[in-house]
Amino acid sequence: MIIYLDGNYVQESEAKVSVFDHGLLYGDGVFEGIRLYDGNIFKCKEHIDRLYCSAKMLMLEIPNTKEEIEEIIVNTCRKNNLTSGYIRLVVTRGKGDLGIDPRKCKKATVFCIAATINLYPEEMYEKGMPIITASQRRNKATIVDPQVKSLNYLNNVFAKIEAIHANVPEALMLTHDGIAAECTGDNIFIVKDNIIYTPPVYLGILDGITRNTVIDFAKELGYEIYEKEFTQFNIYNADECFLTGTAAEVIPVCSLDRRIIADGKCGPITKSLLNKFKEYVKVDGTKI
Ligand SMILES: Cc1ncc(COP(=O)(O)O)c(CNc2cccc(C(=O)O)c2)c1O
Repeated sequence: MIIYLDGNYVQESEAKVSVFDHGLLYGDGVFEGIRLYDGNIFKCKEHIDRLYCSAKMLMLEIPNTKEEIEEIIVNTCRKNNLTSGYIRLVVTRGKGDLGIDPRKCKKATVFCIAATINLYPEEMYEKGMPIITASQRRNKATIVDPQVKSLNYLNNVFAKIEAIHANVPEALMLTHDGIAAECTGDNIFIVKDNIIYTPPVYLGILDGITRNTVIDFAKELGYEIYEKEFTQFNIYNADECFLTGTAAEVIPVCSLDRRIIADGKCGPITKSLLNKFKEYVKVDGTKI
């Protein structure tokens, strides 16, 4: 596998970062996860924009223009002869000393991985995914804002460990006030009486690119959709529930905390949004 690392394309075995890199030592960095569909880097510009927004919060200067980053992504895919898969783009604070002071890191580390992706089983898109509510609450916006796609994913990892212990693929995290926020790697939507709801970003969630794409699709399909707070009660009693994310795409949820949602199958609105999403992913993006 060919990796882009700090201006060079190197073999995976040569792709090494310093043990003094603050991305490793302190999680001081940002990243993006991007999908490649049949030669189309889906929403590439939107992912790059979000990377820069995340970096701005960290006051982390990315040593490339957005255009250069796009070229790096394209070239990394080409050099790996990849037409479909998953791209991981990472920018860390860079090599420093053992102190936390970001000023000691003179230049950010930038690397890009283009690889195949492990997907959820196809049957899960029909039968739905069982999830649980994690005891781990989502970070408040005042405590490492979840809008920053940072290398600080322990909040998500703790919730993922709870999902593993419960033998389910995903876990929902609530806000400190007990309002539904998002899952460890996906945004959440519910449908009730043909109206779609999804938590507002200000609650403290990642401003998901798939989320925003699906919101646009819902409007185009003529559905009523609101960014509105809801609780576990609303999810348990929803007509449909689904998750959105780069890896998950649009995936139905069949149960939360062992409460079967409606008939426990993929609902018609979820299905229509998934079908539209599948058509669209090869269209909108950057062609390699
Ligand atoms: C906390 C969180 N919330 C929502 C999403 C969905 O956002 P996008 O629609 O922009 O992807 C994410 C992103 N989640 C994500 C991204 C890439 C890979 C994987 C994986 O599970 O391997 C997960 C995420 O990490």
